[in-house]
Amino acid sequence: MAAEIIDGKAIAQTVLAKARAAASAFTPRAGRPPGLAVVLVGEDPASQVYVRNKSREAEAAGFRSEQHNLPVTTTEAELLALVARLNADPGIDGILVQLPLPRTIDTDRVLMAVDPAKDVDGFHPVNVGLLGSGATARALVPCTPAGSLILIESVLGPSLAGKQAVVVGRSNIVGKPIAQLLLQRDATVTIAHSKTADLAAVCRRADVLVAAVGRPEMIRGDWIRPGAVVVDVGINRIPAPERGEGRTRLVGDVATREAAEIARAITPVPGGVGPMTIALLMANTVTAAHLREGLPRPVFGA
Ligand SMILES: NC(=O)C1=CN([C@@H]2O[C@H](COP(=O)(O)OP(=O)(O)OC[C@H]3O[C@@H](n4cnc5c(N)ncnc54)[C@H](OP(=O)(O)O)[C@@H]3O)[C@@H](O)[C@H]2O)C=CC1
Ligand SMILES: Nc1nc(=O)c2c([nH]1)NC[C@@H]1CN(c3ccc(C(=O)N[C@@H](CCC(=O)O)C(=O)O)cc3)C=[N+]21
Ligand SMILES: [Mg+2]
Repeated sequence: MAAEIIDGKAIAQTVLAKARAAASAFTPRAGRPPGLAVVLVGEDPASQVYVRNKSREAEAAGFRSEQHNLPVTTTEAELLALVARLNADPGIDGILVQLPLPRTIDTDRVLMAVDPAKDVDGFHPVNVGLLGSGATARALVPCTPAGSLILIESVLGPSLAGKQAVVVGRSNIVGKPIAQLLLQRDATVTIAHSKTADLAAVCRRADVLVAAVGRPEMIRGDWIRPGAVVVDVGINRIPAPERGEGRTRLVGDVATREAAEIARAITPVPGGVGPMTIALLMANTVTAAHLREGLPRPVFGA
């Protein structure tokens, strides 16, 4: 039995449609559109593509959209000054500082400087704490985890009661917040990482398997429990000589073709979690706009 391929691109479009509708209702009520500022330091080509896509979606959703491209020589003080200016701008609801930052800048200090009410990445300790304590009505939840949960929900529905979930990866931006969201949906959650013993056996217990590692196709077909729902967060660019000299292609952290022989459903790369991340950024910006204006929080899930 071949697995269902979860269409992240299509599901992202439904989230974007809701974000656009919420934005166009918000604008006359608030007398201004939702505003998103994206900050990029340096010239990493992949980051430039992502940031451009984010700005393009923000414009399509009718937001006020600002992109700040700073040179790689930007000092921490200069970046903090920009964040302070965006914090103080009443027309800006969302501030996203694209990661990774140059090594000369203290990432934690910058993320902590963002007003938690404008923290559409959900990386500020206030939002991390709200998520961890289950206060999700008030929290801004990280985009990739929130998008991954919607993809899981599209197959299994909202409740994960009785299910074993395994998250491979424990980063603050992906693995840990996904684990929190799965726990909130009543899954029994295991977080695995580079020091986990017998990772294959741990993965084989998973009814829901989330891979957020950054290692191309590390998770093989025989690591998958029959009938599992597999979410592949990994984005890895690898050489593709079959496409011609110097060409590359994107693969996830899961050997998709093998896993699709065993799983019930699996997200592809590209076209899975990636588009959801961008859609949830728009949703979080509209949410931040509503919360800042004292309006009820809109709903973007399934
Ligand atoms: N689709 C999207 O929208 C997004 C995709 N990504 C992608 O997701 C992937 C993960 O990103 P991110 O969380 O930021 O990455 P990090 O590098 O921050 O974290 C990777 C995690 O994987 C663990 N790990 C590394 N090697 C192994 C191994 N051999 N066995 C088990 N665990 C291992 C690490 O363990 P330890 O903690 O012990 O070092 C760490 O916890 C990347 O491919 C990234 O490009 C990221 C963000 C958004
Ligand atoms: N502050 C911050 N917030 C982030 O959310 C953030 C970040 N920094 N730094 C980098 C990672 C990575 N990330 C992706 C977003 C979209 C796709 C995406 O749209 N991927 C497409 C393919 C794009 C392509 O072809 O390259 C897809 O999977 O179909 C991928 C990865 C957000 N991140
Ligand atoms: Mg994110």
